[in-house]
Amino acid sequence: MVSGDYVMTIDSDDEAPIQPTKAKDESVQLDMNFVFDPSVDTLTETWNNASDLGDLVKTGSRPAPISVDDIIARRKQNQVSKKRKRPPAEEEEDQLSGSEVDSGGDDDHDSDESEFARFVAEDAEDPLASSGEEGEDLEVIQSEDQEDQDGVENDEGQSDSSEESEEDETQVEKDRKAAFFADYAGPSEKHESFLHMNLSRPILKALTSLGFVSPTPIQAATIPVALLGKDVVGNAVTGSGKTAAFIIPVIERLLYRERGKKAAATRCLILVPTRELGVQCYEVGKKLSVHTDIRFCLAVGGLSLKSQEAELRTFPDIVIATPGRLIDHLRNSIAFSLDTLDVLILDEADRMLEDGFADELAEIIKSCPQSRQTMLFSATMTDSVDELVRMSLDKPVRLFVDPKRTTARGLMQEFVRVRAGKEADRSALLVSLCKRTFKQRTIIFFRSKKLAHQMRIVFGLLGLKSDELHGDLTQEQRLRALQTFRDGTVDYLMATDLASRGLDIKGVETVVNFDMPGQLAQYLHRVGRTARAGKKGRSVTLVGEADRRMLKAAIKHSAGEDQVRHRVVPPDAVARYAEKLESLKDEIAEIMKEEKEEKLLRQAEMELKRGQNILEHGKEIYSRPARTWFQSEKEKQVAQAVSKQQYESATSLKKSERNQHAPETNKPKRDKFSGLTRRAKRRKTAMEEDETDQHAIGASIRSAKKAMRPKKIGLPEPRPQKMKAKKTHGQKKQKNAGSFDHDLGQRTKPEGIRAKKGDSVGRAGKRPRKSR
Ligand SMILES: Nc1ncnc2c1ncn2[C@@H]1O[C@H](COP(=O)(O)OP(=O)(O)OP(=O)(O)O)[C@@H](O)[C@H]1O
Repeated sequence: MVSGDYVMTIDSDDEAPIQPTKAKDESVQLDMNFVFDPSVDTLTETWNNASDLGDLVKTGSRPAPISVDDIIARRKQNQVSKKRKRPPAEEEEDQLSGSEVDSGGDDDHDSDESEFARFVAEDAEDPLASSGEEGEDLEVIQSEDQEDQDGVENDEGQSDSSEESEEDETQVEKDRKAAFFADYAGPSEKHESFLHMNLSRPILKALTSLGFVSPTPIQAATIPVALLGKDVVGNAVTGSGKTAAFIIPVIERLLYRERGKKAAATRCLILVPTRELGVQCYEVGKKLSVHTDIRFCLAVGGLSLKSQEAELRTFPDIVIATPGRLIDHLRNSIAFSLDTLDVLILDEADRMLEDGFADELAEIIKSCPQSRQTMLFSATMTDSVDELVRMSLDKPVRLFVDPKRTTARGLMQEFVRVRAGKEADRSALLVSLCKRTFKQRTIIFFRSKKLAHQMRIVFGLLGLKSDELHGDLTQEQRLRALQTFRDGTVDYLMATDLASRGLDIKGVETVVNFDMPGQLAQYLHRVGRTARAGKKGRSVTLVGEADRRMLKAAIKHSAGEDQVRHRVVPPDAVARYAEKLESLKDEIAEIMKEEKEEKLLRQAEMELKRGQNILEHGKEIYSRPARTWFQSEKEKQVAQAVSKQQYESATSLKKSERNQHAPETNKPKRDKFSGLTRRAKRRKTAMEEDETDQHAIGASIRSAKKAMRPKKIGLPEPRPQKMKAKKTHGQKKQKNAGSFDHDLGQRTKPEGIRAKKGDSVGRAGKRPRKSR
């Protein structure tokens, strides 16, 4: 179903408001019985209480953050006091907007639908080629459409949101996958209410207070299988409730764990790619387990190491972590290990691989007991995830909900064409869109942190309330930005792909892509920040000549034929804003300069403080054991660059297309490890490490941890007469058995009243892994 043929053109003056979703809107088929209460925002409270996280936030290790708004306000104040005759930015802009509204709709430039259709349909392989064979190209697209429709019969759950369509998968590949995945037909009954899912009362109570009445399709599919202890690979569109899909069964199973001080152990690890996602997952978990005694620990980067270490020493039941921080704890927190783990969850696994965490993931998986249950979730699955699945899961059940659909049903995708030679107008286009049409609850994605920051300054000068979210900020700033956007203090969030995954912010009306991302998966995650949980939302993407192939792919993956629009911004409005931006250039440069100077000053102050500290407390500081690192900063960068390169070459467009308007270079720098295989690189890194004293430190930490290892619950009583006999497969299984096995046999004190306990909650059929 490509293409421009059904792409309706709308003028940017047309507000085309998105209708609020009716409770039983038939077009929204996320869940037939889905009752969504918009007044319940599961996370608002969290973010409103973000100060609760305050004591977890690292302080003092970085200079105090600088606020661009303060600089802008200060400058405005100075300008006023100098009595310069400049009208306030906001007023001036309002005048501009006013004149535009009058002139809106008179666009004669690109208003022709068929022109955009041709733009979409032109040769995707060489988007810049001026083809005179449009008719032919259109035909090719139509035949792809046909294939698409024919492909619906393939409901084996085979889905790949990478750019290569699933239809290209060979029969051999399908057979290979079929052999790898468990032959599981799915639950015999269809669950339309949580009440019929065999869940304990404390969970049902929590679900009710969250306003969750019916499970979403991915929840209905996952919960029964996860309760059986089976490994799961779950895939469903963004905003479809994957977090609760894996947290609910874990909580249910943990209700039957052994209690008591001696039995305290960390039994579940949830790995997430970003800190913000960790915070969010932590809050969802806490809310769902509010009526239980299950304890969570959030171990993500950017938050205080010390308080995390202290918490980990108490063996929380569930640890939610980012890979880097977890490895840090595994290496340096003496009491912490993964030896007692029963469930490992990998959320947004493809993003972790893309970010260069493959080595960390391998290390973490190696540290987990083989008998664990593993669940892997993502809205997009790539080949590298397949590799991870093979490495870490044991005959997993593939739960792919609605595999042919990759965007939410309530999402309206709009595209704004940036014509050849008009790339310089992108900023003016964005400002026009925001000034004229998208005035609130809008996330704007940029390829680079620098661009996001610059645009925040521009918006500040134009009187548009915005904040920014990217990796150049402190964790405190990142959390605050999310909070100000959530509570509506600001209307725009300037973000990089850091925010593209998993973030669940209620009421996001619009997602704007300042530039088209290089990979379809990235695009799908970005636009998935709106139209969540059955609601409606809109995405607006600026597409240049080089983005045509991605544009086609995005259209192809849309939820429905009438869900794509071509938006036209009147050129005179763009021209006026371009002029305005040009006049602000010097001021923007001055603000950035001021900001840089302030940063340097604060850094110098920090250094001074650090020096004083060392002078005063040097003896104590140097007597502390040195922390060891899994990878040095440099090695981390190499790994990230290599992963990114591999990810992009596996999933993406031609390099020339990708780099079209990427201001920063993504090019990995050549270094001593370039060209080596990952295994060779790891070996070399390890050898280098061995040359240092760290080896001895590592060994002593490991032996200390071993000595302190809590007795693994679930071990059967020793039976001496059988111990002498030769080890059988069955015995090995018992040795490797997890905590829950024991509990399942001895559910003497179940928590809450269970309607039907039966044998569905357990680890039936779970075998120890031979190799991963
Ligand atoms: N059964 C349910 N009933 C009503 N709302 C639900 C239900 N399950 C989840 N939600 C809501 O749906 C929203 C999206 O959930 P969640 O963030 O888990 O989606 P996701 O599939 O993980 O999205 P992404 O792929 O973007 O990470 C949340 O606001 C959550 O509160």
